[in-house]
Amino acid sequence: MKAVLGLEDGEFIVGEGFGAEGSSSGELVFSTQMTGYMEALTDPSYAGQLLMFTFPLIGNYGVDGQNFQSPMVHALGCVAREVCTTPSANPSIIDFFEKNGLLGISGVDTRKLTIKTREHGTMRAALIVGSDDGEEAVRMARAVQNISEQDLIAQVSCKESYRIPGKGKRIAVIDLGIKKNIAISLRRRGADLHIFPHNAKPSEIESYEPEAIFITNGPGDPKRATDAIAAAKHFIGKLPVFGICMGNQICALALGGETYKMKFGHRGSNQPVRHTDGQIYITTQNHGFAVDGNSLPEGCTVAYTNVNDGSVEGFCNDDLNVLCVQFHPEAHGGPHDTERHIFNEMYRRIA
Ligand SMILES: NC(=O)CC[C@H](N)C(=O)O
Repeated sequence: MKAVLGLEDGEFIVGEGFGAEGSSSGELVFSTQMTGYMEALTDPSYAGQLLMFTFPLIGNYGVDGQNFQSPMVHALGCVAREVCTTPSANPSIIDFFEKNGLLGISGVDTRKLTIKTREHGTMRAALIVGSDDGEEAVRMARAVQNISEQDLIAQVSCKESYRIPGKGKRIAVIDLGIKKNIAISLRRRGADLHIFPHNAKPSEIESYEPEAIFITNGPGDPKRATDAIAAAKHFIGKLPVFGICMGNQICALALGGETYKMKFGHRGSNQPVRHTDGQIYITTQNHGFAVDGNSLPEGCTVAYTNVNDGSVEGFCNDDLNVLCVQFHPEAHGGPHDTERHIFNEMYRRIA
């Protein structure tokens, strides 16, 4: 089956399609992870994005639902150098994509396209599976809204609140597109979780009598998460407030700080961060926006920085009891190096 990937700059790449016939358009991003392709594809933070893997062979160990970070694939499509036709376990990613109406393209020179993305910055792109009409793909890429103009959070946040009961601390989770392993890491500490939709009112959250607030990862521009920013503003100073990825960005915005769109972001499971104590951790990441460290108000400490580009990877405010990280301590996929101490510290901070 034919497929074509068109870019907003006019280039198009013809490859081989897998999955279903159809088309989608959004931002083309690359991830440097070598494994964990299903964890990434099912991460709701990839909504609105076509996910390109730099690792040249995707699908080696098939598709196992246990790895999913949400019930379905959220990335708009998968862009690969080669997809494995003889995986060590079934179903293959090809069969899974076909059965579930998902879009994929292989045979793409992902190395070249990644270098281009790094040089030009993230581009809008369109994938058409079942056609090699490059001009049409370019037209579609140019027609799609910039990610900062898209409302993606409402698409992936829960519609109704729900409980994951536990005997420990009561944590209200503001769901902007939660990854399953965030809930698992909190539950591992015994937490009693009440998951709220992205637009839950503070009064609704308060009726659960939470002992802490946790703001999750999520897709798109954090500035669009206006209800979550308002909720964070409401709770910071009253209760401990924690965040991961978009949660980190929301807390910064709630405190009066700024976020900005990065040139091409950090995605992968080999991203080095440095803690203020000098320790380096290898982390899983997936973000295209970042917190401007200089914009953070007094009382905030940038606790983690990215070793590659010096960007903010986490901050805390001990007076207000805020602790956030931009990377993913829950991993999945990726290294577990930070799981224990980050989630333990969050849990310890709850009175
Ligand atoms: N994983 C996330 O929460 C990502 C946050 C935001 N969508 C970004 O790209 O920066």
